[in-house]
Amino acid sequence: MEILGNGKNESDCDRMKELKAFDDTKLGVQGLVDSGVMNFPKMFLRSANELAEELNHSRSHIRLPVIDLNGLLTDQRRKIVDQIQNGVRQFHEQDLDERKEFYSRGRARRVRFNSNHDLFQSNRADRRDTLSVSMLTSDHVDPNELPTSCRDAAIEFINQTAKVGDTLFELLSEACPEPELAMGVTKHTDNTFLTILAENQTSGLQVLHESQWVDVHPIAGSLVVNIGDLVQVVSNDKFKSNMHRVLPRRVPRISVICFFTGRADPPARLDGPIKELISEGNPSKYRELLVSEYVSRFFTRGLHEKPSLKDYRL
Ligand SMILES: O=C(O)CCC(=O)C(=O)O
Ligand SMILES: [Fe+2]
Repeated sequence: MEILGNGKNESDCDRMKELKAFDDTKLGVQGLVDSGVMNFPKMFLRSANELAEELNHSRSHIRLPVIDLNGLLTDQRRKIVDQIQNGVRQFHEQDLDERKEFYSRGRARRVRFNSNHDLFQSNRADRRDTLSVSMLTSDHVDPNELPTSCRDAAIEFINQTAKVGDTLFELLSEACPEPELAMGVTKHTDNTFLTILAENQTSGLQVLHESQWVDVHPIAGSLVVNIGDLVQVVSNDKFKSNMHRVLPRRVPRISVICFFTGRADPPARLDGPIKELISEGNPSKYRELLVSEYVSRFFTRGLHEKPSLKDYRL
């Protein structure tokens, strides 16, 4: 392999060119699909090591816990989930100009579209595109900031999911006193308190359980809830954040996700686990942590090396 004068080798430079060309299209993975490519560029391919790791995890038939909400606002819930799924699909599949307009890697834009937030930091790009709405600096979203294709549906979804989140925090804090502290695709855990997602009928999401990847089977109109790292900290490991990943699929997977991290300003500080859970027999396992720092470290690293709770363990 030829080593170039700047310490980078030829394949590093080719890869950088490939990444840059992809980023410059501002159309994400869907843009590649639309262009009719038969073979995805090298930047998306899993390494031999990654593929070998796959063999170490046997597939499991364990079923995940499901709370059956049938009968509880069923029609309304299905409608809200269907509307946001359709809106997001339209944004990703039809609105070329809107996608370009919203394309941004900077975190300054509250509403932004991109593919792989860690494109230039990760070893390999994931096959996914993301439209995100950041609520870190304000609880209020101005509808005009949102793409027209999913504007109304997104407002409804955000409002309703916030209510589901509040209910879940209440349920968790029955086991975890001091509720005021309970604020809110490479394998990873979420750097949130809770994550709530509405997926379409395309499977692919898996959680790691006792070294086995367990499929999360999509259920129409349902919501998937992940416990995030921050609940693991405040609960002193009583609730563990779950390792998960998404396998690539031939048909598009649409996942509308609300990450509950709370507000970044003023900066929320977690003084480690909540006091009532700590005793001589069960000492604190974590030191204090600034939520905004934890969240922003996530954005400045590749997902494969996201900040880990290990950095905060006592
Ligand atoms: O596609 C999904 O449903 C999950 C994505 C995910 O885990 C994440 O964005 O944190
Ligand atoms: Fe996740």
